[in-house]
Amino acid sequence: MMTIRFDQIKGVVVKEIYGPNEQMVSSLAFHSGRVSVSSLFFSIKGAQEDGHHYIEEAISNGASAVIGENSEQLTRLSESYPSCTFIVVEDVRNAMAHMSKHFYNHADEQIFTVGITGTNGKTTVAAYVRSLLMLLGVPSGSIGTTGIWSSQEKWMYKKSTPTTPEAIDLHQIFRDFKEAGDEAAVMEVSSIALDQKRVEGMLFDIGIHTNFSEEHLEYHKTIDHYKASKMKLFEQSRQAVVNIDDEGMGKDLIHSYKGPLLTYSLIPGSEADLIGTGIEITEEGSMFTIQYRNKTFRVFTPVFGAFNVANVLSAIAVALMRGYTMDEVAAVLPELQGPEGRFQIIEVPDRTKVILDYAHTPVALDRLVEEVRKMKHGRLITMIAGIGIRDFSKMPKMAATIEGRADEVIVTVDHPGYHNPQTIVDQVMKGFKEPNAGNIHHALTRQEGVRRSLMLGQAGDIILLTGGCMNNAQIIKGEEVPHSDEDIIHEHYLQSK
Ligand SMILES: CC(=O)N[C@H]1[C@@H](OP(=O)(O)OP(=O)(O)OC[C@H]2O[C@@H](n3ccc(=O)[nH]c3=O)[C@H](O)[C@@H]2O)O[C@H](CO)[C@@H](O)[C@@H]1O[C@H](C)C(=O)N[C@@H](C)C(=O)N[C@H](CCC(=O)O)C(=O)O
Ligand SMILES: Nc1ncnc2c1ncn2[C@@H]1O[C@H](COP(=O)(O)OP(=O)(O)OP(=O)(O)O)[C@@H](O)[C@H]1O
Repeated sequence: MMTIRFDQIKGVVVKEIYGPNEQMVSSLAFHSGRVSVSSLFFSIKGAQEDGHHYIEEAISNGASAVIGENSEQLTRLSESYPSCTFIVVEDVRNAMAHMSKHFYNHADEQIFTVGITGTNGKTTVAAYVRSLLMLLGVPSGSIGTTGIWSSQEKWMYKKSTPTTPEAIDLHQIFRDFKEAGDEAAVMEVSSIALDQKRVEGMLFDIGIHTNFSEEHLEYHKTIDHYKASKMKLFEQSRQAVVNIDDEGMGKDLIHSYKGPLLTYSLIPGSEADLIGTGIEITEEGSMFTIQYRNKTFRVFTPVFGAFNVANVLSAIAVALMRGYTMDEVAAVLPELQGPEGRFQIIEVPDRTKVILDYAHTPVALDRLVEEVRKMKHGRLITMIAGIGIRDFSKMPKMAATIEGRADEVIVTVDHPGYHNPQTIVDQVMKGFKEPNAGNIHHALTRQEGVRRSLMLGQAGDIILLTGGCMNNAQIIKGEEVPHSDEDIIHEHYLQSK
């Protein structure tokens, strides 16, 4: 419970206020169904619904105050509910972010915050940064697609979004991290979250940019809007870590960013502060040389793929900015832990390897296949998926990216949403020059796709399963249907024993 004087909250610009100036507030909510006694309800005009239509439901569930943008509606309702406070603001999402920060006592300012943006690699970098900080002795939590992890364990939060939580949930998580004794919060910041002002009012200690390519056009509509949304993170970062090799946005950022900056690169002779070269892949991971301030360090870390070496460099930059030396970092790198489902290698019988990887853009798939082909293998069997809830234009590009680079290709569907799975498979198939080739197979569900891929595998093969699920589920007609690739894999190899 907290007493809130609505006209005195930093960052919340009140246009009009009706009813009592202050209220006891027990919780914050943006969904009428999550309102309880004395909640403050934010009515948001969304893509499907207008939250203003749910104000009366929120009040009947106990809301003591409502913040919204529709002055006419709020004025009218204030006459029927005189004990409730109605606050009109210019931008309700902006108000929600600032109010959440206030309600949770600015916990974000009491821990070290690292925000990561980029088309590919956010989840991976978040896991590497959390792991590296922990190995260096900083208890750290992380927030992103693989869930909420405190320094101790994965927390069972009800997620409001796939990747970056809504401001209310986010600030509660910072408060909970703080209470659990964590000193750092490492989080993925999606372009959609930036556009929807979920992190408004925050100042990150470090912002990281991994790379930029076409994605999320179903939301942003234009590539320029997508880019502008991502760039916003760096207006809210005290220091920045940027991939100088990224043609998409890295160069723009380096020119426009005014604060302290560390850049990283995989190109020998690059101008970057940290350069990773001489990558040698072993069965256990990658050995490579880091050049930093005219010194070289040969290091080992258990990650696979050149792009993951780049991701590790970004995590190292964070540790350096936090004051650790390269020698301290190099000493703990052999213990680094990555996220689940990203270049995750599962050893199965007969020297066969199954690799799970959440590559879901043509660029990610291209880099991934290039790296996997460098590993010792018999045949390469690759499953690709069209993601029903994302834009259809990238589906054929996934097919074009894999054609001719795997011995067998299985085309399947991830998260069909409200689409017919056959339409999604057909859309992916458009990208093959020879769609009728004998080594191209289809499966209308991910479950079936994984089974087909495993069945095609023989001793010594690599079976690469790309795409994947969020929250251990497939989104089908608005429902989250439980799904686990790993369960199917274990079942398959148990049965074939
Ligand atoms: C497409 C999109 O931007 N969706 C976001 C948007 O929902 P919306 O515009 O569809 O909302 P709506 O259904 O029209 O409802 C409008 C308002 O009425 C309220 N309402 C609605 C019904 C009701 O009974 N009572 C009620 O109060 C809703 O809570 C909402 O505040 O506004 C909601 C909050 O108000 C967000 O939670 C929601 O994110 C949904 C969960 C989502 O899936 N977002 C995805 C696209 C997303 O954010 N993805 C990114 C990137 C993922 C990646 O890494 O690739 C992420 O950060 O997760
Ligand atoms: N630096 C990188 N450059 C290119 N591809 C990458 C990079 N890092 C990871 N990938 C590829 O992209 C896939 C997705 O990685 P990751 O989950 O870390 O990205 P993400 O940005 O968090 O995506 P999402 O938020 O949608 O999960 C990986 O499985 C890998 O194939």
